[in-house]
Amino acid sequence: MKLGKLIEEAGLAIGDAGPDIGVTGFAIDHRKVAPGTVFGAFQGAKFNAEDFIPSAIEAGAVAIVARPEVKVLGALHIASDEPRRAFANLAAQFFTPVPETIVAVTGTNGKTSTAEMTRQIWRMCGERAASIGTLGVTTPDGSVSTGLTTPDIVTFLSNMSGLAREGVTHVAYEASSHGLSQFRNEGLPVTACAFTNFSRDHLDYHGTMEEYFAAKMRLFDEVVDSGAPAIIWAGADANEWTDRAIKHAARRGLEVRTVGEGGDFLRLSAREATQLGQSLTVEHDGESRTLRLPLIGAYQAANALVSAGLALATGADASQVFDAVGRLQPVRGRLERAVITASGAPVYVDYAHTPDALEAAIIALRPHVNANRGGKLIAVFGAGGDRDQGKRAPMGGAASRNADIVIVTDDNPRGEDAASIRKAVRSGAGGNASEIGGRRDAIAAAIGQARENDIILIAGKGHEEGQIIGSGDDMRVLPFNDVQVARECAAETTREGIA
Ligand SMILES: CC(=O)N[C@H]1[C@@H](OP(=O)(O)OP(=O)(O)OC[C@H]2O[C@@H](n3ccc(=O)[nH]c3=O)[C@H](O)[C@@H]2O)O[C@H](CO)[C@@H](O)[C@@H]1O[C@H](C)C(=O)N[C@@H](C)C(=O)N[C@H](CCC(=O)O)C(=O)O
Ligand SMILES: Nc1ncnc2c1ncn2[C@@H]1O[C@H](COP(=O)(O)OP(=O)(O)OP(=O)(O)O)[C@@H](O)[C@H]1O
Ligand SMILES: N[C@H](CCC[C@H](N)C(=O)O)C(=O)O
Ligand SMILES: [Mg+2]
Repeated sequence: MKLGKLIEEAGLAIGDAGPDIGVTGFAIDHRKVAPGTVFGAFQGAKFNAEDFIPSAIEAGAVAIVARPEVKVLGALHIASDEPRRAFANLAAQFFTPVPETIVAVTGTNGKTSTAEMTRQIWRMCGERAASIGTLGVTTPDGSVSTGLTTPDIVTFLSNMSGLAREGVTHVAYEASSHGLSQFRNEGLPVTACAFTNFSRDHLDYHGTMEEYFAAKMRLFDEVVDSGAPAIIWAGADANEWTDRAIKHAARRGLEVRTVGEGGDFLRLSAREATQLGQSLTVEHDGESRTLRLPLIGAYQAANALVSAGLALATGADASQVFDAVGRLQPVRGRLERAVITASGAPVYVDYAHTPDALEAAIIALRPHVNANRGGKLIAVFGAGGDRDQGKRAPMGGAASRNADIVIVTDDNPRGEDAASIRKAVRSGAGGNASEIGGRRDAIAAAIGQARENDIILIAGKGHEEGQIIGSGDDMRVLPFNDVQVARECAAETTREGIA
């Protein structure tokens, strides 16, 4: 493919575009440059890739996308004040074709679940669908992990065109605030988008709630096609950020469709817990329907309905969509029942790692605790290191207020001292909280003390397969999966009981 044509198609004005230069690929890491590559040289949090431009050119880079003031000798300099954006738009012209229906989901909690449920609904409607997010890339044939929620822009775009080549026509992807602010998912036609909710997270990176919100709003302002439908959760838990998101989307001229108890597109008029899930009464297009969702918890109902909204907004048939909601499969690590202890207490694993999510997860389980018979809700969780420190005490508070027994333990300590993280979490917790450092020991203690009518919630790591300890060259990832550990601890408790 010729560079001149890519530059023209991307609408970049750069004078002499070197029309005859052949392009073989794109890279943002100089170690991945091969002859014919376009290299994006960005200033990052840890490295300034502008330092690697000479090495990239030596390795065969034919063009460098970088700030105007950067010196580029021996390759074409595609200068831009926003090199990440320019690079994304250029690369998007190279990685074609792409699936015809692409939707993006943002929000603080519920992105992975919503992207994954949208994929499931499309699939049950007969489409070849995939999702991209924290769980990796999930296709009709299986799932592959990418390591990050929103992969880097080159991986993202090449995955998209790879999926299209495999015949995938529908993709739902998760737009994290990091991904949005670093232009990691740009340049593609996005036919609809969704906003789940907004609350505290990632202030280590964004600094303030306003900045964090502004990063999310790039989805509405720049990523989604103009005039596209925006599905916004307007449920009982909606807050002032929901109103701001609705106004923001409307200002951009998007077709705002709200979903939830206060929704106009899909109105949730009743929700009742059933033995295996919940029954939802939903008004849509003048019709009232009762759906049986085979998943528990208000938050899962919210994600299922936002997903149904996305499927409807992209042309799926209403009866097929509502039928599919009744057949949704659980999302890995989201209120996943790992095991039932020997004493009869179910153990749930959930990815809650913000104060709001922790509260939502505990509230989801509360109706299933047999309080009449003295049942208690035992929550085991911690907070990740090298992430927003200000969310730790509020997480302790949310757990203490909503659970009966709280055991504060380690999550992924990363480069921080695990005991200090636990201390910060405990500073917000009340008298029902205690502390057990090792995550396996904490899980074992919860399982050991649980009685017949109790429920255990292990929160924070969900589907994760490892525990990250240390950072930089000292970083180690120890194999650790909450579901598996819970099963092992339950089996050990049973054996001890028999012995
Ligand atoms: C803070 C953050 O988001 N960092 C990500 C970002 O880093 P950065 O742009 O600051 O990059 P950097 O490491 O300083 O390097 C700058 C540039 O030099 C290049 N480089 C670097 C070294 C070298 O030898 N050669 C070279 O060319 C890099 O490719 C990069 O383009 O871009 C890198 C390349 O894509 C990512 O690996 C890195 O993710 C780090 C590891 C990370 O932990 N990110 C987390 C916080 C994250 O993004 N999480 C969200 C989830 C949030 C949620 O779900 O709510 C996500 O979307 O996954
Ligand atoms: N709609 C929701 N409202 C409140 N809490 C939710 C909602 N959906 C999910 N959660 C909570 O957040 C956790 C993570 O859910 P999910 O992985 O779908 O969110 P995410 O936005 O993708 O998270 P991340 O930011 O880590 O990528 C769940 O395990 C649950 O505890
Ligand atoms: N996407 C989130 C995941 C947090 C999961 C939790 N286990 C932790 O390590 O903090 C983040 O990178 O902040
Ligand atoms: Mg996610």
